[in-house]
Amino acid sequence: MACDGERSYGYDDYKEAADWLLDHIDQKPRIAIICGSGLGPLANTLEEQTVFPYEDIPHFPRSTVSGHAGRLVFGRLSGKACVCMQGRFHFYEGHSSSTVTFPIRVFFLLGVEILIVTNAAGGLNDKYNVGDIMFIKDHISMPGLAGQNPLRGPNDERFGVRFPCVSDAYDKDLRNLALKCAEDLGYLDFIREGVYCMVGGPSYETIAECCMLKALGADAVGMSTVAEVLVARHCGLRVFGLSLVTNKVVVSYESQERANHEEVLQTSLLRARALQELVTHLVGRMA
Ligand SMILES: O=P(O)(O)O[C@@H]1C[C@H](O)[C@@H](CO)O1
Ligand code: HPA
Repeated sequence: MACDGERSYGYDDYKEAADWLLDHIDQKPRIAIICGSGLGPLANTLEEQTVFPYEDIPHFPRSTVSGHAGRLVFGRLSGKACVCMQGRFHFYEGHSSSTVTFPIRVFFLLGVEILIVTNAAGGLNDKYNVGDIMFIKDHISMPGLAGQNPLRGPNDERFGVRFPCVSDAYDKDLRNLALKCAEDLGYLDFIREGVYCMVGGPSYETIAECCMLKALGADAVGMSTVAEVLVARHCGLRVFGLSLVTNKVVVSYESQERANHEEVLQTSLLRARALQELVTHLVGRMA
């Protein structure tokens, strides 16, 4: 697929995609779930499914990464109308941040109010273990700090204000509810709360970069999520985010460990069940 690094969208594109979907679904979702690498099986558990390959939806981008299917799945999770993205778009694929976040504005126009976003991430925090689930309490955006903010460019007031505040990007009430769910499920041993750092990828970080990210206060590092969260907050969606720690980053020149995508996918599969249970409970307990 050609690199679309410059691609941007206008209101009519989002609206056409949303209207097309509204014509094809029975019930509007209130909750959208973005399934990170290997976490796609969650979408398969939805009841009363209606599935749309991305290529069937007007203006929808295409997914190019292994472990990401490329379908929107509408249906019921714990009785609630949801839409799942089975496969997301990453900046490192060559997509513009406008493409990466295209689905979020479509969800907003569908009437979605809550975004649940998941990802695979490398653990920076010394106390984290592979397989831990980190509830995201805040983020650091390396691309954003360097000027690659998805809200850069003309602001469309129909979505939100020019200068959105993001000190409350990750909803505290949703996080507390998720903690209760984790407690009920007996998961507290592997639940963490921390700061996600987004890097551009696709190369994994050097040892010096990992040491720098740790020093900056990041607990986990990945290549997604932040752009989607910023665009979601801009248009007023409440956000709950979690990272599955799929590997420990390398911070020593003596280490023989090497980050690789196969390990990321394998660990995702190991924890897929627990993640599904957690998100299913969380959705069930949302008001
Ligand atoms: O969509 P996510 O963020 O889960 O994708 C994973 C994590 C990194 O972004 C990338 C490389 O492992 O795949
Ligand atoms: O170590 C990592 N670095 C960046 N992204 C990642 N996604 C999973 N693991 C990693």
